[in-house]
Amino acid sequence: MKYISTRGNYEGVSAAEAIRLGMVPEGGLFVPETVPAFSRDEIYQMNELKYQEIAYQILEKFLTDYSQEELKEVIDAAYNENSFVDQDIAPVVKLDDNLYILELWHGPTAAFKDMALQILPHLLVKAINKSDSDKEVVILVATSGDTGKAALEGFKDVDGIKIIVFYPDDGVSKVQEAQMLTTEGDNTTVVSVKGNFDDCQSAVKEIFADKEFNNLINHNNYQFSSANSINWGRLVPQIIYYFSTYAYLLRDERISKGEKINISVPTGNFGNILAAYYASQMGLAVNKFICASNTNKVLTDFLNTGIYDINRDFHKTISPSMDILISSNLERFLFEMTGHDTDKINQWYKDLKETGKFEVDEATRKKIQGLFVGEWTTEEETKDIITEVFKEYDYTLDTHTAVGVDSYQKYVAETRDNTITIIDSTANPYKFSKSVLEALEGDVAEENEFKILKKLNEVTGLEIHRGLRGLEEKEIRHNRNCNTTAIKAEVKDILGI
Ligand SMILES: N[C@@H](CCOP(=O)(O)O)C(=O)O
Repeated sequence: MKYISTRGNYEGVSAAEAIRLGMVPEGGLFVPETVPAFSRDEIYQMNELKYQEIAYQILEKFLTDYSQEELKEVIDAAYNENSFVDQDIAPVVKLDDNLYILELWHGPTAAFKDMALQILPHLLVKAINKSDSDKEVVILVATSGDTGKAALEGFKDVDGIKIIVFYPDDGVSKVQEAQMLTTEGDNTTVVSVKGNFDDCQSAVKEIFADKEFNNLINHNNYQFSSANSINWGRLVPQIIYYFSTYAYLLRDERISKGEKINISVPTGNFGNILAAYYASQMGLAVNKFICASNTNKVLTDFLNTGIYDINRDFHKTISPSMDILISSNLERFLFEMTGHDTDKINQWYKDLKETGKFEVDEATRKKIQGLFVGEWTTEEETKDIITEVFKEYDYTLDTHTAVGVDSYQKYVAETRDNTITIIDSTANPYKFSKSVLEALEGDVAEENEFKILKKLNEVTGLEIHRGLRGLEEKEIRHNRNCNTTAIKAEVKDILGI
């Protein structure tokens, strides 16, 4: 299996090489040349398999240059009882006959990012060993809160790798910030940036594409890679849980063989919903993908009009991990939707760079609209749905999952579609304690985030996630900050070059 560039500007590379490089050095993202598929029987038989066994079946189809032993080793190292509290790894909870919550936050950092970032470091180490490079890998991460901690946790103390995380100052929750700033590990650095997530992500992407800077760091025996979802190694493990969920629904006779499901995903960088789309290309029976946004609804508008336009205000919301206007994985999606038309992709991304917007052709728009719907949720609606679901089902949603549920409800109100739907629950509610508590109890005067966390526990009775317990006693180990224009200089300084 070869990986090619969405912009047609790079030779096909192996999976290991795509993972090691993180992003196409000339600009663009690595995508599989073809998407492998399962037979119907293979999919039905998954209902007898454990998460780890389903993981193997998916990874072996995409990561063809990893041996069977290597894949089994990385899967065992990632998906075990030390890393994931729930032995199902990604358990599914029934809210009502049509609605299921896919809990993706049982990993060490309480967000869905763990599902991929517990395995990516193992895949990357093997990729480095397969290459003839002896350079130390420097992982650059831009985060709006969740990827940062999950990547730090995954990569801390991994030999031959350094990790530098950039997050928007005042653009993540207090708990997310505390999680990142208390990270141990001699190879970890965390930097707060006076700007928003898009500033961080754009600066990191520019660094990847900066030939002169890459030559400089190569000369100093370093090479860059990425732990964001621009790295294919982040996306492929996210396909697994869509199959494990389908297997669960079949096993429990909630659906019949071949029955289609809907998938509602709260998303900002479009990675998690794109993984669901790839699962459908592999044979998973999906009716509709519901793309759920907060007030940064650039994706909703795109799905409704075919126009992607980032010339708009950037809102800081109570679902901060989705505060994103430049959605990285849309590029991969458009590549698939246009039948790999790299000319179109190049034109649209040139337009985006020059004017902040692009418009897809009618055929592409119609194709997208046949599969995807875009819905969005206001701040008030986010809080309302948290209250509603708590009252009706005694289930506590985090602010992002709340957007997923609200978007689903809007979609059902518009269409009366009663297809069984799974909502991706992307984070544990305690990561956003203040907002969740305010949704349930009204304004919270208490300033101390850790007292708020305990109060939320009293109100909901939900066990505090083990990755968040005792956070207030941990030492703050990182205190770097910089302006958006100084990110490159910061990287140089950290690496001492
Ligand atoms: N929501 C993300 C933003 C980065 O997304 P990624 O999937 O590309 O890593 C975050 O929490 O950092």
